[in-house]
Amino acid sequence: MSNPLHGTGSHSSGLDSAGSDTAGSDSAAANHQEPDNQEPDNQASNNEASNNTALLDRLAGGLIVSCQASAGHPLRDSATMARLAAAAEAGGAVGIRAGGVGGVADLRAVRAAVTVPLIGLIKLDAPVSITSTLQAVRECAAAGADMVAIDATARPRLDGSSLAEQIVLAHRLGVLVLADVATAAEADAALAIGADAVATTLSGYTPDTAPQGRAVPGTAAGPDLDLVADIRRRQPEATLIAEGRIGSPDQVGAAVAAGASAVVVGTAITDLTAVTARFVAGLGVSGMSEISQQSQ
Ligand SMILES: CC(=O)N[C@H](C=O)[C@@H](O)[C@H](O)[C@H](O)COP(=O)(O)O
Repeated sequence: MSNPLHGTGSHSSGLDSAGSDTAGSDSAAANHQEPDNQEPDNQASNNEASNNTALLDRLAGGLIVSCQASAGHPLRDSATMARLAAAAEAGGAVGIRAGGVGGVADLRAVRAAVTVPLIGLIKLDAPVSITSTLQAVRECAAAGADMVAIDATARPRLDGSSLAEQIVLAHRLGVLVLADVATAAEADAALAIGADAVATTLSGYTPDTAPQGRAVPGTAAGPDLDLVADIRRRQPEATLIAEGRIGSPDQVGAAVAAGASAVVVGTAITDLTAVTARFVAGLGVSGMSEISQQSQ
């Protein structure tokens, strides 16, 4: 099934084809004041640690809904993403993942629409797409994300920065880091340099892990629960988020059973085009089975 709403497609930093959707992201970042790079005192450091723990606790055991739409999708505008997010919160989501190609405009709209923690990302026009520059980290923080999702695969980034530098910057800006990984080794590496949580987001979307070596959003069959279990075995204490191609409540439960601390679902909830296509496909299947039952 194609996945236009949550695809990795080609998009520029915080600017999708709608243009106005992300207007102002640069100025938002420019206006943002970064704190001095000083050692925090012990009290401040303790407060920060307990805030971080509180945020991770709010996500623990819950469902996080990804509200994103790619350029050209019928739902592609920031106000729509905000309504999807509010609807998801009303349904029991403990967090929202948003931004993507809608960038800062989506993040601001969603931030204003929900009270649950916001995991922000900005998709850049590059193979390493998810918040893979220092500027994108700044923009997510300035737009109100509580946690920033960052591509944590071992691939070069557009601005030449490292994941470690991005983590340091995010923490200076007061946001946690969710490392989006494709392998257990990447999860180990990201946690070792200070990522606050890891997600299996990129399994199936990197040259090493994609079927036939190609990253084609939405085309791999199902969630990579083996990866969830593998990371959990290696990282018993980590906040581990299962994400990617989770398509049913049963699969949510299976992800938790495999060791996930929380589960992200996007396409299966918020991509009405993909959801409709699944039901349309069901017409053919049930039609066939009814016909075959009648003929027996
Ligand atoms: C690979 C990539 O770029 N994933 C993106 C990350 O934010 C989104 O396109 C996904 O929709 C999201 O990860 C949720 O996954 P799913 O839509 O399969 O439930």
